[in-house]
Amino acid sequence: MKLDKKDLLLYAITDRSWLNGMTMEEQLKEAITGGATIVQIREKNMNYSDFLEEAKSLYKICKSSNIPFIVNDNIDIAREINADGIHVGQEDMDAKDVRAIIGDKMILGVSASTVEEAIKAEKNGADYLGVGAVFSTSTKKDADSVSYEELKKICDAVSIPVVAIGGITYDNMDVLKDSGICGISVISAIFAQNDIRKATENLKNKSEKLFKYHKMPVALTIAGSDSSGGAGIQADIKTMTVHGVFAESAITALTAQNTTGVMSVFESSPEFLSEQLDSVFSDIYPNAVKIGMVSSCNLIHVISEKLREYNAKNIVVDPVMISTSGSRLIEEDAIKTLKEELFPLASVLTPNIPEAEVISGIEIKSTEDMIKASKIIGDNFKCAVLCKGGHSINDANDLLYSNGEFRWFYGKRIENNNTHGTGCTLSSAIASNLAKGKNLEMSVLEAKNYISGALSYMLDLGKGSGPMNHAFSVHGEYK
Ligand SMILES: Nc1ncnc2c1ncn2[C@@H]1O[C@H](COP(=O)(O)OP(=O)(O)OP(=O)(O)O)[C@@H](O)[C@H]1O
Ligand SMILES: Cc1ncc(CO)c(N)n1
Ligand SMILES: [Mg+2]
Repeated sequence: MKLDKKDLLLYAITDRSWLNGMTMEEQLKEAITGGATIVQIREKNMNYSDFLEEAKSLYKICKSSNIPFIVNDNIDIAREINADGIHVGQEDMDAKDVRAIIGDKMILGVSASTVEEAIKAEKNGADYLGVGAVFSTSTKKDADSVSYEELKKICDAVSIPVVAIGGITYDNMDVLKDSGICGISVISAIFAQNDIRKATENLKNKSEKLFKYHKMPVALTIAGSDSSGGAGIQADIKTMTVHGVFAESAITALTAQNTTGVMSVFESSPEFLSEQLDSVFSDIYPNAVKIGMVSSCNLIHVISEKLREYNAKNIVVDPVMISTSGSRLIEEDAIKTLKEELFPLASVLTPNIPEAEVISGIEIKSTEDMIKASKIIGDNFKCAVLCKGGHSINDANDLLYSNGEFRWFYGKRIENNNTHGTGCTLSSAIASNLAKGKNLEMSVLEAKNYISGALSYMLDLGKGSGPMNHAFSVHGEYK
């Protein structure tokens, strides 16, 4: 079962200590009728066979209402009844091991109370996080407390949905509104109430009002439009979108282009580019910026001025010079301005081999030359450099030079001539990952995996070097 963000709006966790004359089944039915959106069975002191019986019976109730049913801690029970998911805490099994046992289909929830734990859980395959205790709680006295600021940081740092937990009541939940959570998880606010149905209804109504808005990381692309959709702005927007990042754009030029070449270029005026950048930065501030085709000096002036004015972060500069099809995309004198004004602002520069030759001034014929050129460029402009090996003969290995260190990112060369827009796509994938808060190495590693996946799809469109399938991971059913 795939978890939807909306499923986490009101997460009910069972607790026998509040049974109060009713059976667990009766209580659960009331909570579901009241509007609980997901249910977890949590039994701390029950023998296996009783736990199993109860799990079976509660699962049946959830199933008939189409509500995801999660088992706390006990992976054997979860597997035996084929529950929708399992939830583990930091003291329980490692999330990675749990994921290995349950496979891809079962939902995995992980408890976290710090940014580090949250990031690790996401990396280990968690589908959602339970973060708390956000208030002091009577149910779990040893729980670590999580401040509002930490909760917010966690929500910003991960792309999986987060549900808050710990001491949440109808009266105190309002303060969690803008933290970025998708919903709340409660025990006593439902099961310790006299009228469980009414209490759940009230929580649900308030949750719907408080948590219906969602934030997401934002990336801006400053680049040229490719009418054929495989490179430039279009590739950037597709890439950012499938990375779960909201894409904004400032267009430097329109190109009449297809897989066989660039027929003509219509450049944006510096004034108009400036207005686009003001519009973007003054409203939806991007967490990362990717810069692609910028053909003339005046446009470069505008970009560097605006990036400094708005203190832009995580700037990926793809020094686009010549398209895959061989057309020149930058004026000769603009290369000098690019070096002087944009490169020093970059967090990372992503030249291909011919571009690295122009920028470094040395010929690149071997991996040693790639190392030399990257060092010259990085030391000169005080930024990280990813020298892409797409143009080398035998492999597709990219070299990252950052903070004085080298790291190779190995890629098997895929026998696919349809490589239109690989550079644009890679730099946008890096920017997307940076926007999500990942570090540079991780951002490059994941971007490299993404581009290999997009190329491996073997999309074949157009008469020349065609585009890739940017959405290969989303539209698996068309494979
Ligand atoms: N045939 C291939 N198989 C595997 N990976 C490839 C292949 N071609 C390119 N890549 C990878 O794609 C990424 C983009 O590199 P490339 O050198 O093609 O950039 P580029 O020349 O700037 O692209 P563009 O033509 O869009 O400007 C790099 O990670 C590179 O290793
Ligand atoms: C608009 C645009 N930007 C970048 C490239 C580089 O591939 C391209 N072909 N077109
Ligand atoms: Mg390129």
